[in-house]
Amino acid sequence: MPIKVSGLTVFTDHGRTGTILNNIHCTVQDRTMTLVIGKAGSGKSTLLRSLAGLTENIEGNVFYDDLPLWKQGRIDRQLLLRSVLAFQFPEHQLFARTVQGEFDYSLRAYRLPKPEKLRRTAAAMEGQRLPASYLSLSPFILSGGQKRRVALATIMAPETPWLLLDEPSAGLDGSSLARLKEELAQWKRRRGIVLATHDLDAFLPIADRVLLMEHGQVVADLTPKELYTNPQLLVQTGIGLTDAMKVAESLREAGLPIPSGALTPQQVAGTLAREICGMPQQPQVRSTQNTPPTGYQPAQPRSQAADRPVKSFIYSMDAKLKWMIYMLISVGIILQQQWKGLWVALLFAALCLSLLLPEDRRKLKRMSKPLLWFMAIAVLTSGIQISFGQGIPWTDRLGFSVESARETLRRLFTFFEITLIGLVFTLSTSTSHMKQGLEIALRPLKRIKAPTEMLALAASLVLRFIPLIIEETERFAMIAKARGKRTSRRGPIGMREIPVFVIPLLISLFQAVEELILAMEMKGYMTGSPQHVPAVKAEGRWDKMAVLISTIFFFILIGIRLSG
Ligand SMILES: Nc1ncnc2c1ncn2[C@@H]1O[C@H](COP(=O)(O)OP(=O)(O)OP(=O)(O)O)[C@@H](O)[C@H]1O
Repeated sequence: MPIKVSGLTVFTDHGRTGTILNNIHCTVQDRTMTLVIGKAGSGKSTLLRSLAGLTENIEGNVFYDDLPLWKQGRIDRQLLLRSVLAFQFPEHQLFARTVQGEFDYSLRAYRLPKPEKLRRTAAAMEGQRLPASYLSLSPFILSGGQKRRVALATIMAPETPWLLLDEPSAGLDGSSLARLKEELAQWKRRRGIVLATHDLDAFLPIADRVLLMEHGQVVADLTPKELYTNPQLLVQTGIGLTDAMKVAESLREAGLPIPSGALTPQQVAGTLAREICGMPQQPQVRSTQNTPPTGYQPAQPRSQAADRPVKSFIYSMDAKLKWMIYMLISVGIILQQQWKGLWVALLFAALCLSLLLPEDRRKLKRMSKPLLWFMAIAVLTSGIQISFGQGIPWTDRLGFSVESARETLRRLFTFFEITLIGLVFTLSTSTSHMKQGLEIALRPLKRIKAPTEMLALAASLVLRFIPLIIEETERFAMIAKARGKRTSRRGPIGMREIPVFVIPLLISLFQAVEELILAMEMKGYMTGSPQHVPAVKAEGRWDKMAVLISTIFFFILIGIRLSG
């Protein structure tokens, strides 16, 4: 039975300000391989994630065998078990202590009897030519290729009716790709496959249908043969021709009658051999260049928030200027003793926030949440008063001082505003620019022989790693949710997912740190080699405007402090 996608729209956020997928209607048949193709950013992965029930903020529905995946905002868990999604680089999904643990985790949601679990594990291991002895090994000691095979085996072990694969050929060598294709060809005799890919040369020849995506919409739903006879579709949607098509086009241009249905380099070669051997006169060149495309409706560009919007000047502003403005405003904020000044500073923070790209604003919102929770708890506990004197009735022992709570709130709010503005600057500045900026700002400390370069590096790394930690945490939570078939409704991170992915998350972060340190060593950081640090300059019109506005805010803050 097919999967039907009906009017599916995926919004970028809860406020529904932009869309990632736009009113998608399509059907994929079981026992077939359907390719999802489109240039980078066209929405392929989001479509796969929606089929696997992993997207939030959606409109429309996905039907498995005519049954809706979402019912009144909740996911039908039984339907979730009908598909399994392999993210790009599936080896990054591994997180158990042993390979056996990986299988246990992937199969747990299916509640199978133990003998059946063992059978499926053994079959999947065999399918990937993996010896049974690997089951007791840690997946982290395996080579990259072995990890990939273990990951694919754990994905296939549940033997779900649907296999959803995101870029499965990325990073595979020739023989591994050939094996994967063989396996998929076998798989589709019994089950359905939806596969998002850029590797058309590999998968078009074995696919049954193709969904062509552009700007979050399915703009054509056709067979591979139809696509081969209308290669301009690939050009129009920015994907580009496959290697076989390029060869065929060149041969046609050279005057050879290559028919448009030759799908693979081998078929082009076969046709060529035949035509050359028996080619008596002038070939009939059939150009495909101007053929009207079948069923292709160019997509309207997505609504603004989903497209990469134009970056504001804050992203290109001199980092040293940013640090100076930051210090100026921070001093102004720290000096405040009344709410009046803090409101003015909040206005400045809001101005800075408005300059961020929507995706960075979302990141900042996520980063601020724990801080706000901490503030709320700290304010509440600071207001609690307990009396221990004798003879006081127990009902009067506990009180709440609004005054102390308000004072704590004011102090923490000062800290919150400084952090908020700092995060705006962090999110809009690259690590190397941030480090350079800090070095200039800390220059006066050099006179007292303070290690300003190391200080600058440490500060910028800490700030840079906050977004990285958040992104990695969300990525692992999504993987844990997909593999464990969790249906927690709010946000990508559920409490039950946390213990599962903590270790791989830490490993991944350590790897990121190691790579960063290596890259920095190669660039001469930390080896003591002198770095050229340019002077602070407010170059553009907007840079000067920013300095002016910040200075005005600073003097307003000072004025408020003095008048208070
Ligand atoms: N949570 C989100 N908020 C805002 N925009 C998003 C979000 N998730 C994805 N996008 C944007 O939606 C678009 C589609 O993303 P998606 O990952 O589905 O594309 P894709 O076709 O799979 O790309 P690629 O081929 O590069 O993997 C991209 O422009 C991406 O930046």
